[in-house]
Amino acid sequence: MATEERNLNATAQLAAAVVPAAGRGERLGPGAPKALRELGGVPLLVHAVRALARSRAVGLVVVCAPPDGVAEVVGLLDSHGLEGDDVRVVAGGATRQESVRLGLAAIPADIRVVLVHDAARPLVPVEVVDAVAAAVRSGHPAVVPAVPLADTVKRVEPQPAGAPEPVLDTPDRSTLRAVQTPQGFDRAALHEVHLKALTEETSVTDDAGLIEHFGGRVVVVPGHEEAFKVTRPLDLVLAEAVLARRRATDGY
Ligand SMILES: Nc1ccn([C@@H]2O[C@H](COP(=O)(O)OP(=O)(O)OP(=O)(O)O)[C@@H](O)[C@H]2O)c(=O)n1
Ligand SMILES: C[C@](O)(CO)[C@H](O)COP(=O)(O)O
Repeated sequence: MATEERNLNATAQLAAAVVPAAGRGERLGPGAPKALRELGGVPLLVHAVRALARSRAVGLVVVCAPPDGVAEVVGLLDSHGLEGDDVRVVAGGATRQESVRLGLAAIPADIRVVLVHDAARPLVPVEVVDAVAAAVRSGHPAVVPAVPLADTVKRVEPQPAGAPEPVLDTPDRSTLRAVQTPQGFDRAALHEVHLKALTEETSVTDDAGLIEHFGGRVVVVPGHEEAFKVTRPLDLVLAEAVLARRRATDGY
């Protein structure tokens, strides 16, 4: 696992990354906003930005902070050596989609490739970041990393709390993937669909979903099991174990 640190370098030849980090983390339980919760003594957000900075394909990182926490996030990143023109902080919005749209607005016009990476995915291996960026550079306007599923999936008809849910169908698991981030885009394509979504009041759970909603094509590249999203308390336990293994084996 490459753990080499490098400085970011905001040039048009490199991709910019938007890091939505403005969520409350309600599923994680009471406490600070999720991106500011610590993993191995370091905020999730810092792990995520460092993961992006390890990629030679990424030059600029724009962090979408909790609207009332921009100054705190600036100070936090600065205290972890992530300061300067190549790491910018803007106020996020009420939804992940709005946060991404606000982050996009902070990217210089000459940058053509944009990655969008959840602060809640702190341990994404650099190989995944590189693969997503390379796939966009090769001509795919929208790219997602994803992993196969280990459970059978069933589509159900939601019922009131406590009532059993009728199963509607069971998709062939081999045709399903769990989608991760960073997701990669041609900047103009992503900008267009976010503007359309704002106008039409369309909201979906990931940026690639916006591309699909408006008729665009998305391709999948291999993700990684360590790029999982820290959503619930058990995810933080798993992340601590992954980090401990990396620190023991890679000097992470
Ligand atoms: N208004 C929001 C909501 C979410 N996010 C970010 O989007 C990513 C994925 O969202 P999720 O895992 O759902 O985070 P939360 O919204 O914080 O979690 P919860 O739904 O449990 O509150 C996270 O990095 C989160 O900080 C964001 O930037 N702005
Ligand atoms: C963007 C994402 O991480 C792709 O799997 C996921 O959709 C985020 O969902 P959340 O409910 O906003 O965490």
